Amino acid sequence: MSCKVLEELEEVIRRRIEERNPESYTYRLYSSGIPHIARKVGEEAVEAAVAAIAEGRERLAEEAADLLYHLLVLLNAAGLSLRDVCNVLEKRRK
Ligand SMILES: N=c1c2ncn([C@@H]3O[C@H](COP(=O)(O)OP(=O)(O)OP(=O)(O)O)[C@@H](O)[C@H]3O)c2ncn1[C@@H]1O[C@H](COP(=O)(O)O)[C@@H](O)[C@H]1O
Repeated sequence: MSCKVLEELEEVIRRRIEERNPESYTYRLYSSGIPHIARKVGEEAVEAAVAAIAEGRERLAEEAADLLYHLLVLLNAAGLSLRDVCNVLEKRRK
């Protein structure tokens, strides 16, 4: 499985965190710690679920993008990468 834009986004996230630029939302989110980032992921997941039920496909795509971005920041903060997730998915493949 490969998704170029996700891999590129993961790289941008990694760079923003390395740069420690306080103007970067990514760096500020990362600095807030895993419990806060995890809460944001939960909120974005709920927003995506609500969009799926009541707001239409376009809103769902936007909320899913927010969710994926926040999930990538959470993975980074936890010392994991998209590759680790892909490895799990590959092992599960039937
Ligand atoms: N893909 C995203 C992305 N998706 C969502 N968001 C931000 O996530 C936030 C979510 O909005 P919310 O209303 O839930 O939260 P908020 O009130 O703004 O912020 P909180 O204080 O609640 O955390 C918004 O500020 C969005 O701008 C993102 N911010 C950054 N990126 C990517 O990350 C890259 C680096 O961004 P910077 O770190 O800002 O340079 C960018 O080039 C983009 O590619």
